[in-house]
Amino acid sequence: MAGPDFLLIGAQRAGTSSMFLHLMKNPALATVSNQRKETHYFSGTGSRWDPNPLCDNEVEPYLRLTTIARRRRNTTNLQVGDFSPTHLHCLCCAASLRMINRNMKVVVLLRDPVARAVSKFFQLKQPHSRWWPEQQALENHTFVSYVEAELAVMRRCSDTARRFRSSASPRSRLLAAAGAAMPRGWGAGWDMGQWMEAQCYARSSILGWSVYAPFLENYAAQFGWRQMKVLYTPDMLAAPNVTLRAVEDFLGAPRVRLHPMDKLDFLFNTRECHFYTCPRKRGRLKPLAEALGAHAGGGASGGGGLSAADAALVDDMGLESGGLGSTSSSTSSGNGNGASTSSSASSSASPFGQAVAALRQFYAPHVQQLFTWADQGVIPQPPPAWRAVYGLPQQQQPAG
Ligand SMILES: Nc1ncnc2c1ncn2[C@@H]1O[C@H](COP(=O)(O)OS(=O)(=O)O)[C@@H](OP(=O)(O)O)[C@H]1O
Repeated sequence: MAGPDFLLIGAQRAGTSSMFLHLMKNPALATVSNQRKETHYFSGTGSRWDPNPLCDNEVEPYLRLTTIARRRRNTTNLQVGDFSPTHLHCLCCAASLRMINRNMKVVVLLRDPVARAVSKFFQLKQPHSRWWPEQQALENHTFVSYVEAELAVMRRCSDTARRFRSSASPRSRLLAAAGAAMPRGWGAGWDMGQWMEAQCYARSSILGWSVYAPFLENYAAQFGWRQMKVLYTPDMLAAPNVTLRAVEDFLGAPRVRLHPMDKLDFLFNTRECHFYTCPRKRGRLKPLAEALGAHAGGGASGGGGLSAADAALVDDMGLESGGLGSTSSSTSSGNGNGASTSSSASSSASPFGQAVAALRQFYAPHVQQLFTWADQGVIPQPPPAWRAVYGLPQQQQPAG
């Protein structure tokens, strides 16, 4: 009754369904939720209207899920995971999950923040998301108008939160200086202003959930960086087998022997079909901007359609020339399956281009935080292209 051994906590719309299905090929790994990917047990679905309680759900039934998973396979030699991508953004979940099992290992998959936001927006525009009340709030919005409205709300919210920061206190200065060595989180060193700022992002599943840094630090504060494995979506796209091995090794699970024909190159839960039952190969996907269509809200032409330059702004799958897909320097093995390695900080003056530029500016300090942690050695280097795309300084080359 110790609860799961590991978690894949998100980010939502970062490719977690594909990662889940890759991992489920390994007989030494199982899910807590009887073949299904997600429990949303302590987080709820993340919808603002979700009636599920946050973190005060009964604990025992959750523990029982792991026991049942082991019994079903009739073995104790099994690592059981919860694959709810809503856990990353749930502020009280890290502390709750640590109380359940302090040795839990935590896997995180991070995608280009703007591409993730577009993917989530598009998912919520689909007819099958009708039951999600968030869809109603989007009814009269294109991506452009939504960004304009929601970014203003989030900026106001985080500006207010910052007024509650106690960064001037000697204790806070000490903690800030400790940096990566002493990550802080909810109930674990955050002051009220940091809590409030994180709430601003936690309540916004489209734009806010692409602000990864505070959520990541919140988990590191509870579990420590060593118990966490951060991975990047472009790496999984370029070399899914390398990502799978990295997770198996991190979990200490034996490596699964894949069928030689199994290249792990089907993508699940894509823009074409938001289910697990209709996998797609990357080359068969419509570019994200094309899928968005009229929901984008104004390309260079001012109409619904986007120009090629607009489309490339949010393409992280190498489907558009000049798109932003690029693998990270730390784990990319270049398996030659053709993922784009171009990097582009392209821009466009269209309404869509301006919305993307505003988002990039908003996310930039949080993306910078990922590079800072990477430079401190606590997480792997994010994809180098993110530096150019988010206007961050290029990494200094060692002299000589
Ligand atoms: N292997 C691989 N590499 C890179 N990207 C991938 C991969 N598999 C899926 N995808 C894309 O990830 C999006 C779905 O993410 P999730 O499965 O995490 O979504 S969900 O949180 O479960 O709803 C969805 O993004 P969009 O198509 O842009 O919407 C998928 O196409």
